[in-house]
Amino acid sequence: MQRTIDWDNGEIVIVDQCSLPHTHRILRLRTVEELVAAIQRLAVRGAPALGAAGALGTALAARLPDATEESVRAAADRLARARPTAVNLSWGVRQALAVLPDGADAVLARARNLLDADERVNRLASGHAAEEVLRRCPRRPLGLLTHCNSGRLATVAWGTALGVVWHLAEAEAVGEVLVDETRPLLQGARLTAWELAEAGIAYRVLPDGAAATAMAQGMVDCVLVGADRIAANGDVVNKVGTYGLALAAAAHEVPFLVVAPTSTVDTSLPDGTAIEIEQRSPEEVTRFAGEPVAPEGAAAFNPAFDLTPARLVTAVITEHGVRTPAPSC
Ligand SMILES: CSC[C@@H](O)[C@@H](O)C(=O)COP(=O)(O)O
Repeated sequence: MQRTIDWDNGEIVIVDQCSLPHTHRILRLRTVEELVAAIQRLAVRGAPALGAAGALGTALAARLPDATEESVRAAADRLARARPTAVNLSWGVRQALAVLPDGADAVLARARNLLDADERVNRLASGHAAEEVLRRCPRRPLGLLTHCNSGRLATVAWGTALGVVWHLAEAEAVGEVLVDETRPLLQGARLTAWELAEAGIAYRVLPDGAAATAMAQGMVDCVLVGADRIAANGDVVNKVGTYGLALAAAAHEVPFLVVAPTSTVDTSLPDGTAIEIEQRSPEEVTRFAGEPVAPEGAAAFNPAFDLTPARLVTAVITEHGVRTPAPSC
């Protein structure tokens, strides 16, 4: 399976997620500045993939011929702050920095180990989640609903919540996947739909606002989402719109499952209220595909993520298994 992010010949190689689904382009990133820019324009995105980016970027800085401890730590700091919400980014940076005293080769080796572990851990977590779906949802075939993109593009390989769909499809249990388009940057319509089409799994894209209606009409057996940060009490921060989905799922008694590696769990936070929510440019909302759709000068509220309280989460599922309603990993 091709990796979304990898190391090749002294460079970081990523699938350019800004150009999908129309063009499958590979980008080679040679400096930390190029990587930070790629993270900020979401060419590489999704919490686990950001963890890998943090570790590989630290290796890039450590391998510069004139690298000093100070220069590597400064680059690592710029990387960790490139996006504030997904805890995996600073976690990946920290993992790599921990072996800096052992030299640049050790930093790269640590980063590469982290990439190998990502696929293993996400396959495990999504496998546990697939068993949970089969246990909780008796109807066959299953109608599943997901938000944003939590597939292989959001990870090094395989995926988290969308990884559950891969397992369930292998068990021939999937009827269709409803894919929230995921306004405003359309990670669902552009990326999740592309992954499902590639895998040959039936799907339909729906406006985010139609998800509650899909539940009311009995089309959804289970909601599956990933996470950018999970607090110790099980509060979940994920792509904006997740909170509304959780409210609708609770109202319709549809299981709402969150699937993530433990690197997404931030045990330093007792609950989610202190998690910094990235605010993005108003133009992402007031324009569509670059064209203005709101009156000139319109203001916008554009948080990239929202907070779903633990009470609305049926289970958080990691590589260690199912925690209901919340982890304290
Ligand atoms: C396994 S991905 C989990 C989350 O990172 C994902 O759902 C999400 O919200 C990504 O947001 P993005 O802004 O596209 O990086």
